[in-house]
Amino acid sequence: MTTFRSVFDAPFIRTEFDKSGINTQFIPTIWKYVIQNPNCEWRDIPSLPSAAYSLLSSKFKPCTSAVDFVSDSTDQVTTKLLIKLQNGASVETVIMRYDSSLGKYAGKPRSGGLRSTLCISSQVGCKMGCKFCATGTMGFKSNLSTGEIVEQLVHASRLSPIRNIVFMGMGEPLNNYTALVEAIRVMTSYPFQISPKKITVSTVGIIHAINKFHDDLPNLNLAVSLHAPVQDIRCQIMPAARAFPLGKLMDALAEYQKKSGQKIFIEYIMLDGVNDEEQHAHQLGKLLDTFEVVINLIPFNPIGTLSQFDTSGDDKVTIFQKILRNTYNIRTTVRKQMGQDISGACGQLVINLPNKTSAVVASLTDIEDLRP
Ligand SMILES: C[S@@+](CC[C@H](N)C(=O)[O-])C[C@H]1O[C@@H](n2cnc3c(N)ncnc32)[C@H](O)[C@@H]1O
Ligand code: SF4
Repeated sequence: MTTFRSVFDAPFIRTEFDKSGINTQFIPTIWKYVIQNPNCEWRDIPSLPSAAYSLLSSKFKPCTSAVDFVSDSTDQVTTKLLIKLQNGASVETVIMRYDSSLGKYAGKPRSGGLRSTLCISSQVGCKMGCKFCATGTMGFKSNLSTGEIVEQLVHASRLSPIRNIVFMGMGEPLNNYTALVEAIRVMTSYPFQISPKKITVSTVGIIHAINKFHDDLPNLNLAVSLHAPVQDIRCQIMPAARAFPLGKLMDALAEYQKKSGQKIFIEYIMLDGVNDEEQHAHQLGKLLDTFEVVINLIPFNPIGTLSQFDTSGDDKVTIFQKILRNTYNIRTTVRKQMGQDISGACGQLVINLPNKTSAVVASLTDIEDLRP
């Protein structure tokens, strides 16, 4: 069977056009046509040179992935798309609708000034093995290509106008760095033109990638899944912390902030009795004292019987937030939970779940190889 490349695989299509002597300026026009005409055939595109038509027909498909299943949350705010890739694997991508006329996340029927956020996947599975995350239990299956990352935006844009993008779906984006950078370059250029300021990449803390992140993707937002203020607890819940120790991660973040001048978003999952005591809030406040950050406290989303964790009670979350705000003067928000009823919330994305133990053990071995 012939394997086709996605027309959104930017470096590949540019190289192929160059090799065939075709003007690469046609590429954005082709993208625009594909976005507007989901079922198009290459011969439908007006004014396409015949050399471009031959090349596209032999090597490219308008989209290599297809939407397999769509589920809406009961409040209609969240929509989860199950997307089937050409190799038979699947990933999930989640739309969250924000109605600017109401100033809040709101469902489809009141869709006045919609500006939806899209939560994108970067890998099938993940090798980081975080113990609270459903995707982590899958182990690593494969990296998504640039085209497969961009196609999630193409599919979602047909259902809702996307203004914000967060790389908080399945996988560790900085562990698929080259494809990520190319995909973001496509998303921020014509015809997508998503503002880089509206794109956030969330990472477990891959230090060598953070070191070059600002040079490759200026003006983007960086979110770091910190989840613990000390190395011991971080290692307990996030095996990747062994390869990327907290001290070195903080040094990399300091350097990033110095270079970029941008604030950093810190994600902190609230796990009952693990990292949610008052002393942890004080440790976190001191750790971040010299940084400009926004802390987002994330209520733990249950992942069925797969996890040993419980969600922190509301009282504990409130005390934690107050300490960070009042004692350390750090802007601290609590993430609104969305899409739980369709398993579309943070960390709930999982496909073809294998035996939990073997997946996590496999990922631990991989993490050892991640050190730069
Ligand atoms: C699924 S990850 C993907 C991005 C990247 N791999 C990371 O860890 O930052 C996005 C966010 O979801 C959080 N998360 C994972 N499992 C969760 C769960 N069960 N409940 C709430 N948040 C979770 C992660 O810690 C991270 O902050
Ligand atoms: S939280 Fe992020 S890094 Fe950790 S296993 Fe899940 S997707 Fe991977």
